Amino acid sequence: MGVENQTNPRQLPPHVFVLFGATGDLAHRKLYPALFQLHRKGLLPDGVSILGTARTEFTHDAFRDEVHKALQSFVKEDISDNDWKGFAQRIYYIQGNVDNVEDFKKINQFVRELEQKRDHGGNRLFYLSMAPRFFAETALNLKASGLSDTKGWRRLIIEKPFGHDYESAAELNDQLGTAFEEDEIYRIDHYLGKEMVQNIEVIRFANSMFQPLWDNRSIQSIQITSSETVGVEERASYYEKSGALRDMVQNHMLQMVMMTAMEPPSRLHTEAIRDEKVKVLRSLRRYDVDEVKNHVIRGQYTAGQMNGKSVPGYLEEPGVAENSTTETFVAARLFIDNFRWAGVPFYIRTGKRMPVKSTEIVVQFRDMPKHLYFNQNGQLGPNLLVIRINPVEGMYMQMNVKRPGTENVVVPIAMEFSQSTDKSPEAYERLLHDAMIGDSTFFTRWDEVSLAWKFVDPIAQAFSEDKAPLHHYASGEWGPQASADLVREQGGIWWPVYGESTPSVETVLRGQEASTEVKF
Ligand SMILES: NC(=O)C1=CN([C@@H]2O[C@H](COP(=O)(O)OP(=O)(O)OC[C@H]3O[C@@H](n4cnc5c(N)ncnc54)[C@H](OP(=O)(O)O)[C@@H]3O)[C@@H](O)[C@H]2O)C=CC1
Ligand SMILES: O=C1O[C@H](COP(=O)(O)O)[C@@H](O)[C@H](O)[C@H]1O
Repeated sequence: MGVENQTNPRQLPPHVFVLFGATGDLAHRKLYPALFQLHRKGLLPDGVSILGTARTEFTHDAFRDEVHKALQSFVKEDISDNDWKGFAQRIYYIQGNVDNVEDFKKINQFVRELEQKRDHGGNRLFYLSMAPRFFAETALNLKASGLSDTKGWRRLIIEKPFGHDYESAAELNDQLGTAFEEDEIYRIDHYLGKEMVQNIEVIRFANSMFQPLWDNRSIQSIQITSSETVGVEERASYYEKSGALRDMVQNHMLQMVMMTAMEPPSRLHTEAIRDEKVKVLRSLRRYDVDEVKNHVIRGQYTAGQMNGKSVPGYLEEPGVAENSTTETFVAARLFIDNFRWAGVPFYIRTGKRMPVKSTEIVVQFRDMPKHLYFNQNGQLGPNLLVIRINPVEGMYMQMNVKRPGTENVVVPIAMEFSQSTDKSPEAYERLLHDAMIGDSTFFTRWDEVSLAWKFVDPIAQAFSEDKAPLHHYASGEWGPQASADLVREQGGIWWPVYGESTPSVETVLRGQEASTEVKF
């Protein structure tokens, strides 16, 4: 907190940041590193204090030591003494149980004392980083104790999952609504904090060449993959109830669909953008329980090999029920029934224990009306626009050109742009920053969440009533065969994602020409 910081015009507004669940995993791995980066970049003025709370007893100093250890484990760069000392001066801890309104009063008293010592502008930002069963109770106790009565602004950041289905989400929303207004509630979807997810809109709306192409006249299909190599790890108690459908599809995958399919907003205004996103969900075709099996594939990983190492199947993981039918993989074919997208399949797939960790969006353009040119296999690959979200950030356009020195042999080349991920702030850093300045563009509005549940609920019902078969796939594979078949029904394939080396497609469409990439 040097003089230099106090004069930084980009500084965030002063406030007390109250973190519920301060001893938890998310706080250690993501939130302290994100807060620290905001501090290190000089974005936090002196009037930002961080107050952690949970049931575990800590003195302020013992808690600061905990945070320091978390930073040492999870911040990529070296932490200088100076940066740490400045950051530590912001940190406090008060023990409390969210069941107990008296503990909230204790926290309120402490916050008031802090506010007397430093100018926090009377602003309070509450972050609920705890199990969802505590969300409603915490919000209600914030109100009952007076902790959420502020002289300045107050905001509530709430972690996922937001409900288990539409009904529970609506109930939670009503409960939160008794203590906070909709514009004070910041529902986190960390995919919206990713650099390249935010870039989708810029790529689409700042490049005139895409504008006339972005519809069913020019686009054949869109594929969105988010694959992970990890299994369920230590999270079975949560994952058994959620599965990949609720864990990834209801939120992150649908958010990427919305960003890809939305109409341009009239202006770059939070609600204008969210309005356009929500319209996509309104046009998203909902499947009846009996239709689900035709468009949605679920899978569960079995034992297999990952990077040459044997790994157990889902049923052997700690905490998983003996005959669990929880899906660890979902692929689906979606349709957005509006003028722009009528007839264009949006394929999504997400799963654990897949060969590589990768998140990508592939826009496949329509075939030429007639083929005049062919590659050496007598084919002509389509043009693709690939937006790479993770682990590399960038995009490439796949085009066809004549192979130099041949008469008319066509080869695919990739015009590629990639950026250093080191320069991109982590999703949580960006989202905390936005919540602090009061920009909720990249947080989810209630109507988005509710429509996403209404789409997911019949699928979840079909799964629980066994109306869609549970396929199995060996760890290290790209999900069950049924996923490939789903895309093949319309003559397609899953395009290979970054890091994948499947000779079949790479050879046909990128092959040796990968070295012909045009950098720009
Ligand atoms: N961890 C992750 O990678 C991710 C987590 N999330 C979401 O973030 C939230 C937090 O997850 P995570 O950090 O993993 O959870 P943890 O179980 O690790 O942490 C839960 C926190 O809540 C506190 N807590 C539990 N019961 C009470 C209580 N009665 N009163 C006060 N504090 C209590 C715990 O501390 P104590 O025991 O000291 O009270 C702990 O600090 C969840 O909503 C999760 O879904 C979302 C994406 C990823
Ligand atoms: O929200 C979640 O996301 C992660 C994947 O996030 P990523 O940023 O690493 O792609 C997933 O592992 C987890 O199960 C889910 O809860």
